[in-house]
Amino acid sequence: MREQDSIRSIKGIGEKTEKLFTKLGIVTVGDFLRYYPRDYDEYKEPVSVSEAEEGKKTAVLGRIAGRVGMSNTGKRTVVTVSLRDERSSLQLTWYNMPFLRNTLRSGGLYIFRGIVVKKGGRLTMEQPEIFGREDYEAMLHTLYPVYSLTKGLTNKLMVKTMHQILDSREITAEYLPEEYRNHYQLAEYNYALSHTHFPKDKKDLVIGRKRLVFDEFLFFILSVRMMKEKNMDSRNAFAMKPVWETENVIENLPYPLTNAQKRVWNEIETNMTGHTRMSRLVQGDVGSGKTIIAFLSMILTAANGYQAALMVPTEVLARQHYEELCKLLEKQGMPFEAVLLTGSNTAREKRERYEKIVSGTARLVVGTHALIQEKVIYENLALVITDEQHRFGVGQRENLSKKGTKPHVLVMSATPIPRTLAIILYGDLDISVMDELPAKRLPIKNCVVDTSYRPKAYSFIQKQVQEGRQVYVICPMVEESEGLEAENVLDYSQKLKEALPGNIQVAYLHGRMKAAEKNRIMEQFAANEIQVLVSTTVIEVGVNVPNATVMMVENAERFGLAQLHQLRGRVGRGEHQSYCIFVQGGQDAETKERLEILVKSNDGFYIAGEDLRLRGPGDLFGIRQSGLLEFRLADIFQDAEILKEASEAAGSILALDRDLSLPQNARLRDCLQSYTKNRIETPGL
Ligand SMILES: Nc1ncnc2c1ncn2[C@@H]1O[C@H](COP(=O)(O)OP(=O)(O)OP(=O)(O)O)[C@@H](O)[C@H]1O
Repeated sequence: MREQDSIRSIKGIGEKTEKLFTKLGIVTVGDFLRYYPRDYDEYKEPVSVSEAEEGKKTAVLGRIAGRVGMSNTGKRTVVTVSLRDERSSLQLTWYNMPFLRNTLRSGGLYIFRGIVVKKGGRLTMEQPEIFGREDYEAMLHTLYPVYSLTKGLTNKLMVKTMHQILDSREITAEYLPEEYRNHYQLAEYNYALSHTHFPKDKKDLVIGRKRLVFDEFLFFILSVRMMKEKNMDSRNAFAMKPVWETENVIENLPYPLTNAQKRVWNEIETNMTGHTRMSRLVQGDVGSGKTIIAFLSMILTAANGYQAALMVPTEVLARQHYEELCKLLEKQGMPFEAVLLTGSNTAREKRERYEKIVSGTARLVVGTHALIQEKVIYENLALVITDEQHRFGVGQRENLSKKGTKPHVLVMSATPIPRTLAIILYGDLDISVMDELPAKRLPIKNCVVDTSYRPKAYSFIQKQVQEGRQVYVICPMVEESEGLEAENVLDYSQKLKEALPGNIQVAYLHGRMKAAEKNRIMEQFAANEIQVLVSTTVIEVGVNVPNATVMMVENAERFGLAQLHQLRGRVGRGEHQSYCIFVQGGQDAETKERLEILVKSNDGFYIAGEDLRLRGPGDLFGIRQSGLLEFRLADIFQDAEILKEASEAAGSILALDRDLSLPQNARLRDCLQSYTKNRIETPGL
């Protein structure tokens, strides 16, 4: 079995399962191998019945008290037993497993493993796993991988398939020169891969994972630096003059620019009208007002007779920016035409718009990946803006740049990366920082609560909607998934519809919906035809509906703080007081402490740093900060040290061999090429 083989070549994978895997972004054997666990299940020492804590996955050692009960409720058979010790009792329930009645012995001693929840005032476990003492001992302290799933797939199947592949695949030849492996104490690649999926213990996982994280960083940095090398020619091929149009826009905005916006705009204008081509990153916290800076740069370009393109990661965002830009142009009576290019344009629309782009009629182009398709030919593309660049691979960025004679490049990012790391990650770009929020904003009011607060939250939501405002509710999952006790968008929106009065429109949004459907929902939300939007984190990036004032995040513990900060940034964008309700699934005190950081601060850089400090860099089981950049395993905050090492390694590899043409780097060059080519987007959450 080779990496490029289709997953159909794996024994037992038929058409139906193939489709399910495709939903997760897995098409080839190689994709499967790089589908890393989202978490690891640790088999810990069992506790006694009275030590079992609510909200936690626990193994409980106990003797079955009384008889093994079985009943039929509706279509289900329910098997129940009780465990008891001197101080407390625990009820266990299994659905549709009638055979358990004959397997479990009254008075027998077992270990039951599951999540302890309170139901009707009693502590219970539903569908716990059952072990004899010896069997459990064999599992003790091992780590069992847990993969993200989709409906129809089980973790067991993922594990079985992963074992199958690891056992029968062609071994990958090592591509990292040995001296680097020794110097940075990196495991051999194949060892790292299998031990990241199936580690013996935590220490083993740290070793395996380090190598894979190192590789991810190394490839990324190498591709960035080699691209920079290729683009060495930094002459400004599109010298521009400052224009009155941008001055006019600034004067007529309904608000004054912040000092940070003024400074950054000045840096951009000086750069674009100067002698050197612009390659710049604008880093600004959520809501700091990056969009208007992007628009000003586009207008400067258009007024100088050139074309500008703005590429964003989602269709929803593309449409939003396009509409905002058109409004601005119209209000100022500017004669420049803008077009929108997205995947869901009809063939006719595409043809017409391509025509406008090639003829130069359209000077402003906004869109998604559709912007870089081969058929799009620009007349004189002088500026390329990628919004939230972390969603794009370097390769894609390069593709877009190729569409013009070395256009100016502007990258917008709301990711709070410390400067030292930003320099490594965006080595090919100058950095402008927008470290100020518009002055008139009312600070968002935040709270961290547990699920018992929901009824209060719902009536608060109802009140806000009655006052004319709108609400986001975020759930971590799209649909119900085996073994995951987390809220999902589909069921939750149903639940909310029932809890809120019928005149409040509730809808849902997630990354697996068709683009046209997503657009429709977002447009209705922007027009306040929908008041409550239940969504996954697809809403995280850039969405701007200033009338939305409540952000409620379910299972907040499942998100990184930086990501929660991004989500919070979706509210507090207008004149109204905004609120953020972080709902914690369990009652874990440590989690609460971590979430409380968000209540204390509204500064993205501070939050990311504190999160790291609290979790400690050794915490491999924590949540990734967010899907920052396009790394699968690596987390730039948690793995900052490895990032620095990879940067140093990339520096010394390129110092000796700047285009990787030496024989000892041949494997590395091949791998790098396929890395840049095959980069797939993280499948929609
Ligand atoms: N100087 C300003 N004063 C007041 N409001 C502003 C200012 N600049 C921008 N805004 C408004 O603030 C809101 C957020 O701006 P924008 O969408 O550009 O944020 P952003 O930096 O792109 O944030 P995000 O990364 O969260 O998308 C918009 O409604 C915008 O009109």
